[in-house]
Amino acid sequence: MKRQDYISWDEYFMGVSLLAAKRSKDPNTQVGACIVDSNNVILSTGYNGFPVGCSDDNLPWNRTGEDTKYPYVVHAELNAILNSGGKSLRGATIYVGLFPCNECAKAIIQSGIKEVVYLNDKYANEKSTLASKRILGMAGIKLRRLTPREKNLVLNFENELDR
Ligand SMILES: O=c1[nH]c(=O)n([C@H]2C[C@H](O)[C@@H](COP(=O)(O)O)O2)cc1CO
Ligand SMILES: [Zn+2]
Repeated sequence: MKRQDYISWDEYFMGVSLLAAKRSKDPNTQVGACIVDSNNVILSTGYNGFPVGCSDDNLPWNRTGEDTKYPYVVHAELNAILNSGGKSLRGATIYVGLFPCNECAKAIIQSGIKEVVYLNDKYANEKSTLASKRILGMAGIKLRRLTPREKNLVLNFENELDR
């Protein structure tokens, strides 16, 4: 009989997005994204970080004050779209830890992505999130908040070692 405790597609792709987020250097919010086609093939991934060639050590990670991260950081969703290397994203689904902002929503719509699956909506009351929901709704993009069956998905490297 086949294994019964395998993970669902939703858990797999959101898991990949959460794993990508582990690469983020942002001390406050780590976001990951995973773009998948209608055949459940991963097309691209991304996480929030500074542009290529712009050192994590020479730009600020501050949220407030004179010099903040906000003008410099590339959002996870945009990075995933840009990382897709020219592949068509028409009809694809994007899995993201955090609900996309309005700037990412514009890129999502223009790239032809048709569904956004997310976990966290902690900035639901921000103008950027309200604007995002407005245009995503107008563009007919499906929005789905994932309620995972399992709270934890553990990756155990040690179990894979030959001993
Ligand atoms: O959709 C998003 N995708 C995304 O990658 N981000 C990134 C930008 C910042 O690095 C971080 C948000 O930082 P903070 O929560 O400290 O304001 O998350 C932020 C949003 C906003 O919703
Ligand atoms: Zn964004």
